[in-house]
Amino acid sequence: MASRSKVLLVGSGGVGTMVAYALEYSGKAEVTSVLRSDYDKVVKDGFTIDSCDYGHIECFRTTNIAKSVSDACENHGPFEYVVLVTKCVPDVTNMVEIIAPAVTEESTVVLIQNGIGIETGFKQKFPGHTILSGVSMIGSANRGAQISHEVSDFVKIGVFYNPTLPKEKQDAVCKKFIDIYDNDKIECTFDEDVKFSRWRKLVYNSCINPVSALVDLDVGRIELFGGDGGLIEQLMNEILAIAKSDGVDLPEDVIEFMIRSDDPNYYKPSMQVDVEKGNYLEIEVIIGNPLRIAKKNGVSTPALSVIYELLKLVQCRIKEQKGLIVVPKERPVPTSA
Ligand SMILES: NC(=O)C1=CN([C@@H]2O[C@H](COP(=O)(O)OP(=O)(O)OC[C@H]3O[C@@H](n4cnc5c(N)ncnc54)[C@H](OP(=O)(O)O)[C@@H]3O)[C@@H](O)[C@H]2O)C=CC1
Ligand SMILES: CC(C)(CO)C(=O)C(=O)O
Repeated sequence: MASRSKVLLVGSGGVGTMVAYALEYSGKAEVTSVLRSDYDKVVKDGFTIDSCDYGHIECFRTTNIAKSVSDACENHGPFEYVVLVTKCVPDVTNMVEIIAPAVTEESTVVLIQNGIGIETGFKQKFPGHTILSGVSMIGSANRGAQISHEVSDFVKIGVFYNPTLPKEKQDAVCKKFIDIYDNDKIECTFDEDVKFSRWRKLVYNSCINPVSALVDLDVGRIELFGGDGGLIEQLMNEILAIAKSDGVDLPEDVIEFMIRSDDPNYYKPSMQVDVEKGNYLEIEVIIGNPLRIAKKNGVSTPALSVIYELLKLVQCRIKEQKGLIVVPKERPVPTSA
């Protein structure tokens, strides 16, 4: 049997744990997971997984578990693939620096995260490396090492092409990763057009995620309570317009596709789960970056701009709760002239 590829996974949440499961399921990878809040629970009992693709699984652990990237490198490296599946929150954490110790000459970096412009810092820090994109339509959440995976794993992996490397070499490492990930229960395919896929995915993430997070309602309730019409469609149309200004022509029917994509679940989008858990929100890569492109290209975004302002306030609330912002005891007020 060929030797297994060594994979480092940073971010074993709803999506990352299912990625790890698929990679180990194939028998073609030896996965080392870096765990933080779930470390003790997983060492003791493993993850419990309820998956629409794989069924009920008790006590799942990857081949190796580490407490930090440096611990992983010391004991289980070097890694062929460094796979990042954390939330992408550049206004709070610099994940480029966190994974850097694991990126050796032979490593490929894989970013399985939502958003636009997520690759910029990685391209700068790792100019000689291949960087892969993963756009996932899975629906999965982690609550204390209990994974509820409700929407089937359908993931597209492609390349954020590096012009200094041969295209064939980048495509080959991408296809090898797909071969390790894909199996009979899920669908993992080659993404010919990463830019298109990322804009297409934002038709959901920039529109439904923020509304569900702001009103704390799942997609089923938003629809039952009449919130699926005007506002969400307006947000989606604004994303279509920004994408078009950036050279990506999305078909109109993507709106209906995204609105119906979680049927028949009362699905909580990942940003609503973040609000529920008091976690930071992926505002900048999901809304901030599209809005900056809109501004540059002169696209009007009245609804998205309001949503962005509201979400930034929610993010500050979370930062205060986590101690990242300290509010002065006495409210600073403008002094009269
Ligand atoms: N959930 C979903 O259904 C979907 C999500 N996505 C995208 O996938 C990405 C991942 O989302 P999701 O799985 O929901 O995220 P989760 O919030 O469920 O999980 C993120 C995980 O990353 C861990 N983490 C964060 N920072 C570090 C670090 N420095 N070292 C080690 N672990 C770390 C967290 O650990 P800790 O508990 O310690 O904070 C947590 O376990 C996001 O970009 C999201 O938008 C895409 C499609 C669907
Ligand atoms: C579109 C969806 C719901 C699942 O792929 C998602 O990306 C999320 O929950 O953030």
